[in-house]
Amino acid sequence: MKALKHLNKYFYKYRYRLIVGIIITIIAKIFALFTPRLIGASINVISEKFSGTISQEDFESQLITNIIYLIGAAIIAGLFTFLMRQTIINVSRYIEFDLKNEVYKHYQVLSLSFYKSNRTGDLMNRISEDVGKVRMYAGPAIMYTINTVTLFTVALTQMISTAPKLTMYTMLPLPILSFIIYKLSRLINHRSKIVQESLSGLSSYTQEQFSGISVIKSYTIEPSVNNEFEILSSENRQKQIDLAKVQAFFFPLMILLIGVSNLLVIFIGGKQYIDGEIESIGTIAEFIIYVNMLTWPVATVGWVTSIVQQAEASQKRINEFLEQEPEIKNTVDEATAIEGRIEFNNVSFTYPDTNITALKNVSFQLEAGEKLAILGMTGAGKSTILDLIGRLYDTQEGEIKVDDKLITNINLFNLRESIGYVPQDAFLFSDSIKNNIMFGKEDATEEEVIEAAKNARVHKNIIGFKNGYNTILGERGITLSGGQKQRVSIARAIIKSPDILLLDDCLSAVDTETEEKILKNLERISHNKTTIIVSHRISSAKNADKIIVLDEGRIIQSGTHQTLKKTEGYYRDLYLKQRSEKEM
Ligand SMILES: Nc1ncnc2c1ncn2[C@@H]1O[C@H](COP(=O)(O)OP(=O)(O)OP(=O)(O)O)[C@@H](O)[C@H]1O
Repeated sequence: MKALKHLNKYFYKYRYRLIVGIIITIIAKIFALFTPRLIGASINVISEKFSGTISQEDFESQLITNIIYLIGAAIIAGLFTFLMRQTIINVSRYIEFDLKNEVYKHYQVLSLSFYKSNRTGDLMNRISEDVGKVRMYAGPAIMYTINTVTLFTVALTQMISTAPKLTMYTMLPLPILSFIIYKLSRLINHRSKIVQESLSGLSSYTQEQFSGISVIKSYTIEPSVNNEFEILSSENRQKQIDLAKVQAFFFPLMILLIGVSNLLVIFIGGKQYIDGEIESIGTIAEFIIYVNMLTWPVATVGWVTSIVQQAEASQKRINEFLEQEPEIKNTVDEATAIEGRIEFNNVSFTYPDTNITALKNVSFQLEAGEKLAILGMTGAGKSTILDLIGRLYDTQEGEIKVDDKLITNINLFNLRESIGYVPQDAFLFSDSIKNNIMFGKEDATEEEVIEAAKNARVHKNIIGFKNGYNTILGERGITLSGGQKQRVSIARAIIKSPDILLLDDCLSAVDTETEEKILKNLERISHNKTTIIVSHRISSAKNADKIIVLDEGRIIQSGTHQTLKKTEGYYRDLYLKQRSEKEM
């Protein structure tokens, strides 16, 4: 129960609703327990009528009174049972909502390395399945516990006061029932988990196949994909059958044990009535109803125990993530104004999860408003430099300064706000094109969106779509070409009007003519903004104030286009190669 202590703050938050819920549950159960008493009394009236001890008039009036009370008690019990679910179960839904938000909010502050070291499926499971299991503790488990305690206290008091010996015999099978249900619930939960895992394996498989459907079709591997699906699906079928087998035991077992208890009541109660140990025949009817009423609550003891155990395990998994501290933290509360001077001094960086050293002793300076181009082979460390400027990771060696301040001494939010970043893989959300661009500036006007799209040379493409800027992208919308995606992504960064613009090979899918036009526009809009452009093309680098060439994490060349094109090395080779390609 240690992990579940985390929920206490939520129980406190909803304490009034909970208290009302508990009171309502108690009232509902007390009224439900009028039924056996009244039925017992009614049978006694009938028996007295047969033995001739009461008159026809008394018989009728007593029977009618009992029936009216019975209906009244049933209505009140029903109403309060409805209210009981409306309060306690609702509280569990509120707690589920709060916990989900807490986990999601925490995910947002965790650093990129957290996402690298944990699978997306795991993140999703903890926020959906695990939170769902915890909810079962916060709602149904509490409700059924109060239910059982109230029913037992009231019913046992009534039963003992009526027939103590009969009470003892009728209660005998109930702990056995509770224990068996507990064992069965654990087995059901265990098998449900196996089914769940197999289902998520099946859906991950199908999801991936659907995403890669064009590859599957072009390689004509549909038969083997179908085969694989059939194997996974038949494994799942077997697991479902195994689960259904244990589930099938649940109700017959309950019916069997209720039957045994009823038999005991009739047998022992009957014997006691004949021996004169109990006064009336109505007591037997009363006890039969008690037994039936108590069986389910007794069964829930076992069920609730397994719910609590599962919730404890789930909350433990949730806490594991909640206790993770973000590696990148903002340590500066006051706002920092950013101008855009960037300096790297002997920066080395190794990715913690892969131990790959991406940068080795990298040094360069960039004045505010200057343009830097970074070139180099793939995997040379170009993107890593941009990630470090946005503090997606912190350096282990050397220093990075922005405006002559160590990057760690700058307000993290101001730093990121001042950056317009266009990633290598343009990521667009399943939303309208307009909203995807406005992601860079939430309060942007329509004119600003159009202006940004024009500067990114994508406006004409957008107005060519039937719904223009309201065209929905993604799974339920249209798919943009690689170059269109890159340009929407550039528009998103431009609209932000950032002090520092980081462009990570974001023109690779654009033809050279459009590239030139975009670069011209960028030059105009970002003339006073620090710009770093990562590229494999000389055309993107040639107008930069500074150019550096990286190889395996080291700077192997630096200078301007004019100096580097005359110097033996990577830049000149690339220049000559791309020039001759253009001439061809
Ligand atoms: N998130 C990461 N976790 C672990 N290793 C990484 C990560 N990102 C990059 N690397 C590794 O760091 C090295 C540098 O990668 P980086 O993406 O900076 O290269 P790049 O020069 O931008 O390459 P490209 O031109 O192909 O984009 C590579 O060896 C890469 O495998």
